[in-house]
Amino acid sequence: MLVAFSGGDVRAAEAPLIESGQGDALLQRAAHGLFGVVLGLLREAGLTAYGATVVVLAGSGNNGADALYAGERLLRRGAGATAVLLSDHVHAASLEAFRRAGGTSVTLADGTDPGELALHAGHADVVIDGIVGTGAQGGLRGTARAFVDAFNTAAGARATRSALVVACDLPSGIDVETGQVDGPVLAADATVTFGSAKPGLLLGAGALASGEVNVVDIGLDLTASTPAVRTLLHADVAALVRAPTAQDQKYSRGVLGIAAGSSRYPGAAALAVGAALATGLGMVRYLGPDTVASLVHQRNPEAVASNGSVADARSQAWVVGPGAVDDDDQRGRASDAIGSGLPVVVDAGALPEVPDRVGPQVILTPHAGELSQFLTARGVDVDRSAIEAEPAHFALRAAEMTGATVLLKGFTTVVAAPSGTLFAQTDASPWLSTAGSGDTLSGILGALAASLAEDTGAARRIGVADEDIWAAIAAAGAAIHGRAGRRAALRGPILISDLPTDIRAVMADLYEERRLAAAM
Ligand SMILES: NC(=O)C1=CN([C@@H]2O[C@H](COP(=O)(O)OP(=O)(O)OC[C@H]3O[C@@H](n4cnc5c(N)ncnc54)[C@H](O)[C@@H]3O)[C@@H](O)[C@H]2O)[C@@H](O)CC1
Ligand SMILES: [K+]
Repeated sequence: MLVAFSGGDVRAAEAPLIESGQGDALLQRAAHGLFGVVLGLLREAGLTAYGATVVVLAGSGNNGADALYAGERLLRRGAGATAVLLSDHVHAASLEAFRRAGGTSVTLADGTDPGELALHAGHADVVIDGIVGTGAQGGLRGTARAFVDAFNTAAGARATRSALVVACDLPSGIDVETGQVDGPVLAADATVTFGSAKPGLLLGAGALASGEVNVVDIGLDLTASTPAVRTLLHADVAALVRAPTAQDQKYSRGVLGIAAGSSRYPGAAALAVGAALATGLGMVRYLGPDTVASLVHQRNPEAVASNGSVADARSQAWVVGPGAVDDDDQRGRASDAIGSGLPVVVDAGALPEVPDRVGPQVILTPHAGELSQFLTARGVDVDRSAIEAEPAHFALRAAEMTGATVLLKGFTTVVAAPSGTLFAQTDASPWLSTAGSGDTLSGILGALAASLAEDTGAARRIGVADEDIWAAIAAAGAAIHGRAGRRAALRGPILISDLPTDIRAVMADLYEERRLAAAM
């Protein structure tokens, strides 16, 4: 699991070490970790340090010092390195070490056109961003801002530029706590972060700007602090999902009830049912209009369908709401399922049925517009764009207000538990933003909830508190959905009705990962 502590907590953990005279040792450990990741990236690009061209961007703080010491190590391995100093007061000892190793430096004075330097940096093999780290205050200013603007213009977008950008601790320009970007940002191919990840690397625009996140252990003790954000990795999702055993039968593997679809939106039901079956469970019981049931059956004859009530359809978990619009029977089923005490995934049309207080086993899956309506109906007047700017804040707010687990959809999906625990998953492909995508996410979440509903060891397997298991399940569902989307996108624009093929492949990968972990 990728665990992020707030910048303040990381700095507090550094403080006693710095006071006891270990400040320089910390910088050296950070620099060494950064150097190691750069070496690996060069190797992946078919290069070696020997002969590589490196540009170090150094601001006035310790972030610049880390980058310069990493540059010193690359110089000693035969790289050619130039430092662009974005302040008159760069950390003296690291700059001295960089120069002694053969590095050259140039100071970008305030008011000088950075265009030529930016062009030079754009042609380097590697650019190390040591402009600002956890000491950043607000959006980039002064020469830092001018340089990043010029670099983005000269080098082009991340996907098209030739230089590899490696962020030291965090990409300069993002807010360390929220990931919000105010002004230019130097988007990285990889970020090497020290002590632990920071929330801004996992949330919103910051997650997009961070590339692959590598955490370097520099010996900080963070055991007294509470993680601010967590991200489930492949191995965590593999440890969580439940594989059938020889003792299982269809009822013990999990039965999921799905009250989705309506005569207006019949397809949503078929998509949710298909995705649930592909995720793997004992049985899906579909409840809804006969015409919709027959569509479900055309695609998935294994689903058991009726137009009866929630009470008569024994299940371990429920999905309610996808495509369930203007249909009083579906509304009633949603309300009954939410009131049943069983885990229930509440999407779209069923969100208005959520009472004031529920338990964490009720998983709400709004997008920003739906969360805005949901919160406004509860007296919190907030529009869609405000939620998009601060998704973690508003997801937590909704979870704390209602007691539900709240999964807020977006490129980064955030999941808030009513306990305050927060997950962020950035597994998705932008190709997934297409009609019907949310219906398949509901199906995946429902299948996980049904198959894990009675698994008392699930929370322990991935190291979360029992009370946060529903949030972890929701985060795992988002991860599976996102990975399936990425896989599907390799074949071109995604047809959501095809997604079950990719969901099954992702589940197969997860079970293989689990088998390998068990064999170790
Ligand atoms: N404290 C330590 O001993 C350690 C620090 N480490 C590194 O040090 C970093 C933190 O160092 P600092 O506290 O010195 O702070 P930073 O290096 O993050 O930056 C602070 C400096 O940047 C300037 N600045 C702040 N906001 C700016 C903005 N918006 N635009 C332009 N310039 C801005 C300020 O003038 C300030 O001097 C971490 O991110 C990490 O890279 C690590 O090496 C681990 C050990
Ligand atoms: K940085």
